[in-house]
Amino acid sequence: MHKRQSLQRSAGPRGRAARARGAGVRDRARGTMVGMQASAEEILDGLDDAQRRAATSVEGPVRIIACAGAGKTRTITRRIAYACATGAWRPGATLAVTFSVKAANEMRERIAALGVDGVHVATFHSAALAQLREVWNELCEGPFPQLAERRGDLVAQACVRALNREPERRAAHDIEREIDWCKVSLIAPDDYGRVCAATRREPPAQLDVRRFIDVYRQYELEKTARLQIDFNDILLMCAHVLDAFPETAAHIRERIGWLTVDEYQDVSPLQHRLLRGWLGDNRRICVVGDPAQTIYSFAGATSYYLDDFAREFAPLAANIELSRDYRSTPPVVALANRVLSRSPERDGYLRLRAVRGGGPRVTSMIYGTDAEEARAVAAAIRRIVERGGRAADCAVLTRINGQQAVLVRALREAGVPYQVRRDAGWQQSAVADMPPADMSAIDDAAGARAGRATVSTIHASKGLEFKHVFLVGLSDGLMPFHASDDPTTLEEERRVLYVGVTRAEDALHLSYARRMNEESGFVRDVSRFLQ
Ligand SMILES: Nc1ncnc2c1ncn2[C@@H]1O[C@H](COP(=O)(O)OP(=O)(O)OP(=O)(O)O)[C@@H](O)[C@H]1O
Repeated sequence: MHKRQSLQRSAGPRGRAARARGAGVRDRARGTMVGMQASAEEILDGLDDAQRRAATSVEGPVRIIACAGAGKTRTITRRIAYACATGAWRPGATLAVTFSVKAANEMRERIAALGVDGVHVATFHSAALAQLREVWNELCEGPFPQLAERRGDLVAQACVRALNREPERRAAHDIEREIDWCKVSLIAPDDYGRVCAATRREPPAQLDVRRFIDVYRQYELEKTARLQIDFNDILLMCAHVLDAFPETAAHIRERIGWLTVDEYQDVSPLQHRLLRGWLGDNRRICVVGDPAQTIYSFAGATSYYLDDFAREFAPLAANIELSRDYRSTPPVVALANRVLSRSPERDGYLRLRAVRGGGPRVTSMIYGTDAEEARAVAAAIRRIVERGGRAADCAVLTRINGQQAVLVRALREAGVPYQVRRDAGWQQSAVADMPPADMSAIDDAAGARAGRATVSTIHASKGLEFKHVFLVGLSDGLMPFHASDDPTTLEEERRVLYVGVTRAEDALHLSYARRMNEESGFVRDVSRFLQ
């Protein structure tokens, strides 16, 4: 009992789940069944044929590839509830893994709304952390290490030791990111040189390979000396326990009889290794993902495992595609398909089919300066509100955090209440008891209640939907960012645009400004993805 509680606790208090409700957040299981076990048939109510097939394929291994707006969350929550309600699965041995605490809370709430209790829903990190804490005393003498909260200090100290100097702020940040990339990619310091040589990877902060390796090593030593672990160590340590301690591994695996992994297109080699450790010989796994929404490759995520799943886990019990887009109007769907249709990798992406009809055409505007663009967007949202719409149904999406200041100013001047969602980083929102890297990433539900428009990076808007979406800054250099010619980077940028476009339910407004401000001599051109 105690063990189960610790897993549940780690995934965040229920109050957060309750707060996560609200417009702008994905739909939740609707109906009147809260707290009451729904019948198996009721659970499948409102699913289309393909979704139903996915929900009733309760034996593993199952892969579900779903396009944006295809009801992934709806389908996997119903699948879990259906399997538990029919007695095929034991809720207490069911683990569902998501990428953020917010998504975990939402999924838990939706499963509970279908009347099924006791399913563990967690992020990779919170599940692994709870497992480690539980088995720690059996395996180790000392106290459980602390999660490093001031990673900048660790990096600075590592630089002092390895380079005899403190790094500049930007350099420290880049070094930290590279260390994270190495760890999620399972690249130890000794292997880094070979990887750079083979892939032409450049170390960060203008360090040569040797120097970066020294910093990486010193970072690990400094962390250990402080009895601390970082975010990635949680997964590394858990994977190690599963590999090296068979009895402990068997105990952990007892409660992972059925495993579901959401957003599988963004799994890292490290997460994949942990997943294999969780499974052992068990094949009762279901993964869900969309290769077109891989937007964290730069940080070590890869859609390789989603693509390779049919081979890795052959033979599959079911391999299902969900390509009906329930979210967006046909003009939005047409644009999303157009963005992907020009990709050299288009064959690997699903083509969306709009279920809804009608909808206004997608608008495109070019403004003189960023401030003009921001004022026009703020005025448009104000008009929506004056005509009876809700500010909470509006989102302004940017490529980078740095674009948001001018938008926020314009919204304030126009009297439009707003909230800002910044990039907290790919995995920074994955552990409930760890502070997000960026404390300005605010609770979206509070904003939704107050009827505030959302200003968000596209990355931070993943999984959300809004009636009116304003995609700003769509000039080459911002989208794609830096206008890199590297095909892999370009492809990721294309997917970022696709994720932005597909957040829109009803109306989508595209825009960019020709110049940053009146003084700027540089004239921008429209994004190559929209030409
Ligand atoms: N069978 C269905 N009938 C009606 N509406 C549906 C159906 N399936 C999904 N939807 C609606 O479509 C929208 C998208 O669903 P959901 O958020 O689960 O999609 P998703 O696949 O997780 O999206 P994304 O990957 O783009 O974030 C939601 O508003 C949901 O209620």
